[in-house]
Amino acid sequence: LFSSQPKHPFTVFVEGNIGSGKTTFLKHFEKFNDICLLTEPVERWRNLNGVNLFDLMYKNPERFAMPFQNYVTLTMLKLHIQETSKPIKLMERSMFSARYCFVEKMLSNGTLHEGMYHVLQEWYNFIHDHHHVQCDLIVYLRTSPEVAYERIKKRARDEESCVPFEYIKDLHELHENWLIHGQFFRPAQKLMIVLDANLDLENINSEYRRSELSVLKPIMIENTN
Ligand SMILES: Cc1cc2cn([C@H]3C[C@H](O)[C@@H](CO)O3)c(=O)nc2[nH]1
Repeated sequence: LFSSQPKHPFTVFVEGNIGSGKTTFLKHFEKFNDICLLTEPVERWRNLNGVNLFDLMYKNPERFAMPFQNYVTLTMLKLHIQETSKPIKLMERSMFSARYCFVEKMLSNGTLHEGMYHVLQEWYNFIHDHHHVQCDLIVYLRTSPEVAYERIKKRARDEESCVPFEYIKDLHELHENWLIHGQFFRPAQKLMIVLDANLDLENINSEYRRSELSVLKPIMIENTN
């Protein structure tokens, strides 16, 4: 009856468009050993028993957007429920960006049939009703679509080679609707910090340090008392 509730760590999601600099941002936090750092499981999406669902999703979206987003949801849920003894869990993206950005985009551009979309929504609702997904802070790496697109071109991931600028622009709008305009849920301001991720590496350190104040808050309080 009195099962000891697993202590949820202070959980932070780093959200942002493709090319917004999430991986670089997360690298900045590798030096803190009080943080359980969980990057996006792209390598799992690239190799599911030898199948690259990530590549197939971009190459043949009508057929593979659904299995890809289905698998993304499973892999993200596993990270959400992954326990840690560390006081802070820092995740790259979340089930929320899957639901409110990528899946919405794929429905609107017709690569997800409405039947597929509703199956995914049923999963999201079931997970929401049956499993507590801890979210204490969202760090939104806010970019312009142009800057994000330039970075994608420079990074040149094979699977993203055919992604058009329009796609990045639409994903930007979806992130803005979700996080800035509160279309799906209104993250109370205390719950989110917005960084100017257009800044290049030479100038972004002040933004990183500003985010440290919020990300590391739980351990800073402990150390001060
Ligand atoms: C949660 C979530 C992450 C995520 C990433 N992606 C794509 C965007 C990028 O091209 C790549 C890595 O973020 O995967 C997607 O299509 N759907 C997603 N859903």
